[in-house]
Amino acid sequence: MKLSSRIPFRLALKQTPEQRSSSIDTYQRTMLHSNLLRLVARGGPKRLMSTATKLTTVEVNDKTGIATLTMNRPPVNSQNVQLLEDLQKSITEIENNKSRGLILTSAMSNVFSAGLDIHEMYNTNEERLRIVWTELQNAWIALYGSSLPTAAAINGHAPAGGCLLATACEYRVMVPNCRIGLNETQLGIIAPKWLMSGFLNVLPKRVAERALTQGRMFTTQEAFEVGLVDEIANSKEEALEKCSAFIGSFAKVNSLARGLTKLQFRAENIKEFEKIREKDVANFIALASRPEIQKDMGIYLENLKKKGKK
Ligand SMILES: CCCCCCCCC/C=C/C(=O)SCCNC(=O)CCNC(=O)[C@H](O)C(C)(C)COP(=O)(O)OP(=O)(O)OC[C@H]1O[C@@H](n2cnc3c(N)ncnc32)[C@H](O)[C@@H]1OP(=O)(O)O
Repeated sequence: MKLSSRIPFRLALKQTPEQRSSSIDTYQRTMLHSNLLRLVARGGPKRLMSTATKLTTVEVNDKTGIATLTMNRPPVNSQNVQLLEDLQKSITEIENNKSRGLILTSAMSNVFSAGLDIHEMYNTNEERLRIVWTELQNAWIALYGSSLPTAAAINGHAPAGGCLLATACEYRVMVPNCRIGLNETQLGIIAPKWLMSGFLNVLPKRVAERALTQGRMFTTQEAFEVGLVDEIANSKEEALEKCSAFIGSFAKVNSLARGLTKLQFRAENIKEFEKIREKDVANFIALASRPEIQKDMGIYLENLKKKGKK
């Protein structure tokens, strides 16, 4: 839902029924009614924040104070530089606005995020690769290192970078019949250690090692059984509600103590990451520039396109 279609709705609510029926046509009334139902289902009106982003939106629930950060880059929320930068801006904005928590979700109906945009890594130059990888690092650390309570409402598939964002959060709720995982080895690439940290935070080491070496994509049910997701929800709305309930569970906890405790748990991973981040960019450029990796990426993209046309 875009800003433009929300604000008139909020203003329209202040009018009398007569004023409303004279000022809006039937189509608009139908839209407003479904918006109202959606708002009621999500537990109260939401305020869209004045974010200067193109590919993300931030809505704050006036009642709960929880911000929902929505990725909106059709068709699959693949992470290009713009989306990665917008994610960072939105996270900063949510932190500065003293929201009570952050829920990350997607505007797509069946994909949370398809991971890095492979087009950004294919047939490009070193400088672009540097920017792509640096922005992925920045987006990850902004989310992983946030002291706010964070949750992911995973309303679709979440491979690779999608799983990275979801596991950077503290809690995950996923809809049925989707897949999540770090499939890098299936693409012939090696996920660096920082990229595995969230995964390793939530899975027993043995399960994580096997999944990473296999490049395994878990179904929703399998992810729930191993603890990669915390709950299953039947719809995006239900997933958002469950994420809100998780964030609400901290209502009576001192937020400074909570945030610092969280960061103590993550400090070691963050410190390790800060030590190697420059080297990690160089490693990525070297790896992604290799002719055989470029060739594999080209084939992978072709196969994705062919699959889409079937
Ligand atoms: C030390 C340092 C070491 C460095 C080590 C390096 C580590 C690198 C870490 C890499 C991290 C990554 O995230 S790499 C990215 C990995 N991601 C993936 O493997 C996901 C691939 N995508 C999918 O599986 C599917 O698209 C899925 C997400 C399930 C959605 O399926 P759908 O049927 O709904 O949609 P599709 O028809 O497949 O896709 C719709 C269109 O989007 C495109 N598309 C899909 N995923 C895309 C993607 N990731 N990038 C670009 N484009 C993508 C398709 O080609 C289609 O294009 P058109 O046909 O033109 O419309």
